[in-house]
Amino acid sequence: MKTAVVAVIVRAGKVLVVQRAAGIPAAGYWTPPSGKLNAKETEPQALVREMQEELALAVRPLRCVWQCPAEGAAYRLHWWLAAPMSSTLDPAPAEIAAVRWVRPAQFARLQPTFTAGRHFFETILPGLPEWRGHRAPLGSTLEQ
Ligand SMILES: Nc1nc2c([nH]c(=O)n2[C@@H]2O[C@H](COP(=O)(O)OP(=O)(O)OP(=O)(O)O)[C@@H](O)[C@H]2O)c(=O)[nH]1
Repeated sequence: MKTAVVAVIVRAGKVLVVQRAAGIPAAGYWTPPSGKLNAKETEPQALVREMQEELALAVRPLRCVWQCPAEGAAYRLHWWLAAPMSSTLDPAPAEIAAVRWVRPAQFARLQPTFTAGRHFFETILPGLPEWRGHRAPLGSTLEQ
């Protein structure tokens, strides 16, 4: 089955989410940014490329923290923690309508969202040691 990577990018206790642009599948949905692997590409390579293409954001992939099927099950989603390496974003309008840095409780209020995204913020993220350490700002922890 094909794989798409989802980037969990944390800064100062908040996670970067994007709203998918009009004209692409699942338009309007809020989710951490994602992208499909090209042929022969590794997951970290795809993560770096997609964040550059969609957000002009340099990231350092850290580790895969969760896997789940996409809705419709054509893809498997591999969720990766990634450290932001640049401080600015420049979203590609063809793919991204809006960006926001959110805490889990704020993500829960965004609509529409995918089942996988809600599960990630409610159940997976709070259990990650990197996230539990976020009382010291998580961004700085991840960037060390
Ligand atoms: N980002 C994201 N995508 C999800 C979630 N759940 C889910 O079923 N999907 C689906 O999984 C697929 C993710 O692939 P993708 O992000 O590469 O899709 P895309 O259309 O942007 O493709 P591309 O950027 O590689 O061209 C999409 O079809 C999306 O609808 C989720 O929680 N987050």
